[in-house]
Amino acid sequence: MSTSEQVTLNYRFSAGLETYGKLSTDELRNNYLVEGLFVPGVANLQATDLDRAIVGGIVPLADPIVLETIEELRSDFFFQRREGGIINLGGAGEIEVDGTSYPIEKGECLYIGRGSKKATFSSADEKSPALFYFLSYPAHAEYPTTFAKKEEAKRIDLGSGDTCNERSIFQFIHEDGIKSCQLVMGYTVLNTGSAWNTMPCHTHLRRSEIYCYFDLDEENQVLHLMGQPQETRMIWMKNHQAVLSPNWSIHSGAGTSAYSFVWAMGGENQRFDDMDGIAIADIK
Ligand SMILES: O=C[C@H](O)[C@@H](O)CC(=O)C(=O)O
Ligand SMILES: [Zn+2]
Repeated sequence: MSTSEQVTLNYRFSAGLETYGKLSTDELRNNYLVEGLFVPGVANLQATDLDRAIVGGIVPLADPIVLETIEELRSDFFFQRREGGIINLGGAGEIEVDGTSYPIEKGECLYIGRGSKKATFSSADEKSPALFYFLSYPAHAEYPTTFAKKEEAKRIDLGSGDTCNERSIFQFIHEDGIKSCQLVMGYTVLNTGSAWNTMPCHTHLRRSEIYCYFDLDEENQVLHLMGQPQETRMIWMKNHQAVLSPNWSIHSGAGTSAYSFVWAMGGENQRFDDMDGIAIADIK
């Protein structure tokens, strides 16, 4: 764990294929669930061994938060060898990258390219602060820092009411959208009356993935499924919690009400449809 005044970084290492199925509920949660992501006044970063992702919550109050680099990264500045994606899940805010300001409201996205020297995060109103959900992966090339509104995302409507999985996917950082090295990022909104995300489910050996559920009230939870398709485990998840999905794991869930979730991936390719689908009848 490393701390500057405003930025904390915690390293976490997830159990692998041989172990996950033998873990207790608490052990499973400690390995894959990210709780307490959004901490008022700080950039709370969690580094994982899954494709070297850094997942974080950045919640500026009265003072802006500068995303300084962290000792463990051994870099001169945070984005020296990394790229990042941000989706705001809270009140209106602003991100300044090397002198350019990007106002960013709930549901909007900013990509920050490798080589960006200074990123500063602020909230318009500290009483309803921005909740910047942040994902970063190593990057080998520079792509321009780019902002996108929800209307600019590629929308894919999936599922049906009959199978309780009617939902809309909004793709922001992807092959046909905002360009990046390996980060692919967007969010999915469940229609009222539907519960299941990513069902039929899939794995993708070429990428690991992280989900962060949002727009879920205090009384409800999402029953998130992980594991190999024939050896699944469950994690009950609350609003604003994230969950790590290794490349061998499914990632799917059913909510006790409608909800949304940010999905983000890193790995060796970016083709969204490059998934190994699993027939519902084969899941155990
Ligand atoms: O690899 C792709 C990801 O798992 C998600 O984009 C799937 C998803 O949002 C959904 O089906 O609802
Ligand atoms: Zn996936």
